Amino acid sequence: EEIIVRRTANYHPTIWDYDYVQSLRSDYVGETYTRRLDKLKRDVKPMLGKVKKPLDQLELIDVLQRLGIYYHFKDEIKRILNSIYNQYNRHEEWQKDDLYTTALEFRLLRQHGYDVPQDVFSRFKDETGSFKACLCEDIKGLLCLYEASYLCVQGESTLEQARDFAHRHLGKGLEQNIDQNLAIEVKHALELPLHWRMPRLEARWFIDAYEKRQDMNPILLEFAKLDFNMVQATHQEDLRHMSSWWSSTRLGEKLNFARDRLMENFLWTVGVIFEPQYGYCRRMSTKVNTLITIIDDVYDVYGTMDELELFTDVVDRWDINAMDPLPEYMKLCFLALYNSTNEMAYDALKEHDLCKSYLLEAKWYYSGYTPSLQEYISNSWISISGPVILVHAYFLVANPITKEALQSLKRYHNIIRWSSMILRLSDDLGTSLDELKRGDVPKSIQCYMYETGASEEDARKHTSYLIGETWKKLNEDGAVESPFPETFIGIAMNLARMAQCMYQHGDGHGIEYGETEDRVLSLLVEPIP
Ligand SMILES: CC1(C)[C@@H]2CC[C@@]1(C)[C@@H](OP(=O)([O-])OP(=O)([O-])[O-])C2
Ligand SMILES: [Mg+2]
Ligand SMILES: [Mg+2]
Ligand SMILES: [Mg+2]
Repeated sequence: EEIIVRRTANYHPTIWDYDYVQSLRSDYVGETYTRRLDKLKRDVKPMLGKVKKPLDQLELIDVLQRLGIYYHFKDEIKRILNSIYNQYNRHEEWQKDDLYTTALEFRLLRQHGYDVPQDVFSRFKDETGSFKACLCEDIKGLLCLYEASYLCVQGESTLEQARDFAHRHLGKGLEQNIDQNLAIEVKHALELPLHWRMPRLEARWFIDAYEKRQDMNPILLEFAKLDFNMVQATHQEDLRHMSSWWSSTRLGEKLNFARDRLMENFLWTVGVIFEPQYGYCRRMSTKVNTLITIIDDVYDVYGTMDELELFTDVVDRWDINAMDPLPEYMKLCFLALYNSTNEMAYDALKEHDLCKSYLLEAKWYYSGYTPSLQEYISNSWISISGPVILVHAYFLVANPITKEALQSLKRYHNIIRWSSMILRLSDDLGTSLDELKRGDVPKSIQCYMYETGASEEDARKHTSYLIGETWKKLNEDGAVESPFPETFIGIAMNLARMAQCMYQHGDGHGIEYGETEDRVLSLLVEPIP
């Protein structure tokens, strides 16, 4: 009888026990709050009609977005940005040489898919082609330029120059005694630019930052706090549902080699799409994430090569009767996958050959092969499960699910690819240390080191650089001019943002305490006082 030695990842048991999750309740449900919210919404809406100066319009839109309440006013915001864009090529008096205004307008228009040129910043350069030294005093303008520079696409050297210039002088600005609130916002931006931040976490942070601003509008603040708390109540309901489902599968206790991370798998979905009306998408996506997490650990931690070949074949054949030769733990996994995946989702799974990409990694691991970075990435943008997550999300928000929807999904192949690559590279930065300790396929950092002889530190820097480069491609393909896919493009960008959030301080998915615990408490447990 051959002795099977299995790896272990020593994932800690979940810190969010079932009874605690089921006990989560919010006061912010029911008529009283709905009526109050509608009243505040009626107070805020005319503000959008009343502001006439473009700069005031832009600032109001920026505040509504950062407070997380823009989704109540999408049409009004679109109308305003459209009119600003139509005037764009006439150098109106109001925008001529103010860096802050020019950068704010550029960022908001680009963010909403308008193709405004980077040359608009040329007027802030001197005759040598460098940004004017006097701009170093304008911290507010530099901060806005820094945020705007992350909307760049490939080959926009002025925006790359702007990012470096602003980054350097904002860092220096922090050493001077600038306004305390501005210093907090500068630090926040230098930690992670707005364009890369997970929207819900940014809203939670900005509500506190906005409250400290002199020009804070109390109606907006109250609306933002109430909306945040009511949305949190909706998320708690989604979470309780999925916690019951997960408990009923009993996979967490039976497959104790795998990550039991229902809370984090739900948090991913809040990062991808937070609006209240997408509860079904969050619930189904939580199922997808949870099953992927388990199956990923079957391939990465527990399965022997023979078992993995068997499992991959059974998934490929998708036939309950082919299950017999599988070891017990794999039968459990296949049944859970089979029962929770209807034919539409199965297409997504099969179409992207997720299990085949897992199997290839297992082959590389068991044979001790280190692929080139390119070879690794060509498989691992799929094995990170980004395509499966995004294709499911697409069907869960695209109404109705039609053959055309399936066809039109092909149009977003690049969006899915770039978002999945950012997910993969961020995941490798956060998880590869522990993965390699317990034994796993060489990740992007190790492949790059092996291929180029670079140090681990340089390989990590290169991986971060590739994330920035991939964002430029995502910005470019995400700015396609068509109304419908806005929700889906937002989902794809938010998956990339959620990855950078989850792995910002290490393996935020596998290790639940620390930053992830704080984020769960602030987004899903504690209402804003
Ligand atoms: C949801 C996910 C992004 C997907 C399943 C769990 C993850 C957090 C990640 O887990 P990980 O083991 O780091 O993936 P990989 O490195 O084995 O591809 C892969
Ligand atoms: Mg894996
Ligand atoms: Mg893994
Ligand atoms: Mg990983």
